[in-house]
Amino acid sequence: MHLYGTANINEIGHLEIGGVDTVTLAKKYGTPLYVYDVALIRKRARAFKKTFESMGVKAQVAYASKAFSTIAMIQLVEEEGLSLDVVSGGELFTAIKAEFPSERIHFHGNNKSESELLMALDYHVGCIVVDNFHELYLLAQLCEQRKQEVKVLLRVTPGIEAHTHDYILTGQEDSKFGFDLQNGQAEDALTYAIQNQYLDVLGLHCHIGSQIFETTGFKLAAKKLLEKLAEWNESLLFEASVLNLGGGFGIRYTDEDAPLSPESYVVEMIDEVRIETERLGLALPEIWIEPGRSMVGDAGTTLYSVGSQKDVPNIRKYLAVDGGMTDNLRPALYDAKYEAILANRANEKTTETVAIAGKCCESGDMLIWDLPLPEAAPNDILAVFCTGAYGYSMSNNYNRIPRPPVVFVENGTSQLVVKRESYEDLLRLDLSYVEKSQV
Ligand SMILES: Cc1ncc(COP(=O)(O)O)c(C=O)c1O
Ligand SMILES: N[C@@H](CCCC[NH3+])C(=O)O
Repeated sequence: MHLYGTANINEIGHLEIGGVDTVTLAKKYGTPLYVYDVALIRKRARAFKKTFESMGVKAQVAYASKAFSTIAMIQLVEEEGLSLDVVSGGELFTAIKAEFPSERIHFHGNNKSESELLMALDYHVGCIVVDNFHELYLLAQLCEQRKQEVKVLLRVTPGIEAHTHDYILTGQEDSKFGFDLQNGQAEDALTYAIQNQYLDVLGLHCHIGSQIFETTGFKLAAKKLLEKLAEWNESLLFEASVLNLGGGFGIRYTDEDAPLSPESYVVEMIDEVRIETERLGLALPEIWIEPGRSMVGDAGTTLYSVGSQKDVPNIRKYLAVDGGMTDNLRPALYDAKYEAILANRANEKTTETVAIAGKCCESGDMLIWDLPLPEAAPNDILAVFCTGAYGYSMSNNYNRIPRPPVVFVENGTSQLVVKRESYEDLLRLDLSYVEKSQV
């Protein structure tokens, strides 16, 4: 059994996180329940920041809030002094409501609407990461109308195939994101942007994908971007003050995953940028990164109650829990693998291998296909590890299932930071079609 962060098994054989018994949490808040180990999130944030500091490199570590965006999480990011990557009006609105300092917000997105851009300009975000020509011209026009300057990065696709699931690859040439670096699009965009008096171009951005275990792709991307910057330094007299290398650092979900420590990704990136800038005669730019998964992934655990079982002799035994693809879409979407234990019987020997099914009306609603467990009974508490990134943030209401609440645990106390959705909440946007309805 692999335990993460502050997790341990207490003297009564229960899983404890942040010094709090998870069985008590399940009783207090109900199940399903997302539990976040705050100390582990702080540890990750500090490790990223400290690595840049100790290597004497100016940097911004922007938490990619798509991984898990709530008011409390954004307040925690602010407490730790990170920057924030938002990718939609909704994530920006959450940041605004959490009173996150606007100058440390970076606004992403491959199809930002006019109203989203206006919202970013109204709020004076620190930087807009411009993705395509439509956005570039629209932003220039809006800034011109408002006589407002804005700092921008140009997102480029470096043409790199990182080793990860096809659906979460983003740096390859055939991608919906960014200006192509090879075919001249990026150069055209830069030429336009640096001539516009309202666009202050800080530099380039790239993101090669997610759940990546090697540093080769990041280093290759850095090299490609810096080589182009050296070219543009000559031809366009452009000097980048920022190089944003995105996020994507992999984490351990199961034994099959062998990630590096978050710090080592950063160290190798910095080394590469130093080597290449020296070789090309460029000034060392600020290095920005955008970790999402590696900030919160293994800090999140989902607690479920075991319900029905179905034994298919000689094939498999299904154990159903009170959540599923509504609170964790990743197994259905990416065939993602997870580990889990019975939180109330954590010291017991595993005696059988079962399949963990969700409660949705969908055969693909499976959380884990082969999980060794002690023989489980109804109301046992199943703890699925590493659900902190893209769990809550991709949750949905399929089958009109309400979203679970979120609790933060730290130093022996728990705090509810997102309430459980109620059936009433589910209907809050519904309007009646017939007269005299009770809706
Ligand atoms: C532009 C950008 N930055 C950062 C991230 C965060 O990635 P991860 O959660 O893998 O660190 C993503 C998602 O892949 C992204 O698209
Ligand atoms: N949502 C994906 C990652 C996408 C990252 C954002 N570009 C996941 O759960 O792995």
